[in-house]
Amino acid sequence: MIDRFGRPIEDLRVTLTHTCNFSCFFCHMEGEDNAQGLLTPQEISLVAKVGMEYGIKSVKLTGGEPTLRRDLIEIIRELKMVGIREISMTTNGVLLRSLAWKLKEAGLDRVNISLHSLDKNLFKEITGVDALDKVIEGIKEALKAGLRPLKLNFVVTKKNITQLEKIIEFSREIGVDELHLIELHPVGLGRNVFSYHEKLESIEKILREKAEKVEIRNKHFRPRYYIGNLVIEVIKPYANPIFCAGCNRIRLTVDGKLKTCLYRQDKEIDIIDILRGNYSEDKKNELLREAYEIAIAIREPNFKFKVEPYATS
Ligand SMILES: Nc1nc2c(ncn2[C@@H]2O[C@H](COP(=O)(O)OP(=O)(O)OP(=O)(O)O)[C@@H](O)[C@H]2O)c(=O)[nH]1
Ligand code: SF4
Ligand code: SF4
Repeated sequence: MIDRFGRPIEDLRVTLTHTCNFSCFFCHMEGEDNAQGLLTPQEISLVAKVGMEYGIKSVKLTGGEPTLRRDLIEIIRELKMVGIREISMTTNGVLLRSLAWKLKEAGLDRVNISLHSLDKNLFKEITGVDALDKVIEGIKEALKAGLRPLKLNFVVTKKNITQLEKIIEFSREIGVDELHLIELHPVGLGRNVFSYHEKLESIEKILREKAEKVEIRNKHFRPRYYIGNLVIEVIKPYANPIFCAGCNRIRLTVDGKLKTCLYRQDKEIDIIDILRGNYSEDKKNELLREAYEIAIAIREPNFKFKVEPYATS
């Protein structure tokens, strides 16, 4: 089912927790309020299952740090059981060394792991934790466990731009599949984070020159540069009408709201009373369908192309 702007919903992005063992200075917490309360694995999978009737094929687990959920394995199993085609997770990677194989066994298909520096001190400055070695071990274990394509997330800022070449080299050496270069965006932060903003245009120009092949992805129309055995994807999520035109995702917040856009707290449908209400299974499904239909009806690109009016004289 498509929205008023011709955009299908295909991907459900689920915030599993707001807790994290890192404290990255640019964390956007998926644009959510500091909410309390967690959905159960069964509630999450029910929302995903009804979403499949509207086009949901894949689920992205995110947070906070999703690996801090003790019931993560059960969440993944439940999602697999209702028939979600692809389950992926975005993580800081610090617990992956011990979890990677169990997650794969449960049905997790792939992971995106944040790695914003290969310099120990800078890593600590960015994330608040001295955990570079553990994250690297986590990345290697995830590769061995087959959580692929494995993607590294590098948020480009004035603090870590000097690390970019090293990260590209590292990605090649250990055989990660993709490197995502993400532009900093000013979401949900009270601090003056945007002063670290770094434009990606000059990096993209170099990638364009070096790439053997360039592809535009359906999701957010993100460009992908093929260089040797590595794919480098450039993610410019802020003030980018092209990105929003290709937005195929809907979000489920930590406290049970269907959130239609990362930036919009006014375009959320609270479904917690449906999930927790004393309804029959049929009634619950019917109410969830209504909620999806409203969400799709109110969904709109946050950044749109401006259309100039015709001159009249
Ligand atoms: N504005 C905006 N930014 C997004 C959205 N989805 C992802 N991003 C940005 O993209 C970054 C990377 O997100 P990930 O969770 O690693 O990856 P993904 O977007 O699910 O992409 P794949 O795993 O490659 O399918 C996030 O930290 C955000 O900065 C979105 O719907 N809107
Ligand atoms: S690891 Fe992710 S969720 Fe945790 S603080 Fe950093 S950006 Fe936020
Ligand atoms: S509409 Fe744009 S800003 Fe909103 S979630 Fe989609 S891509 Fe992100």
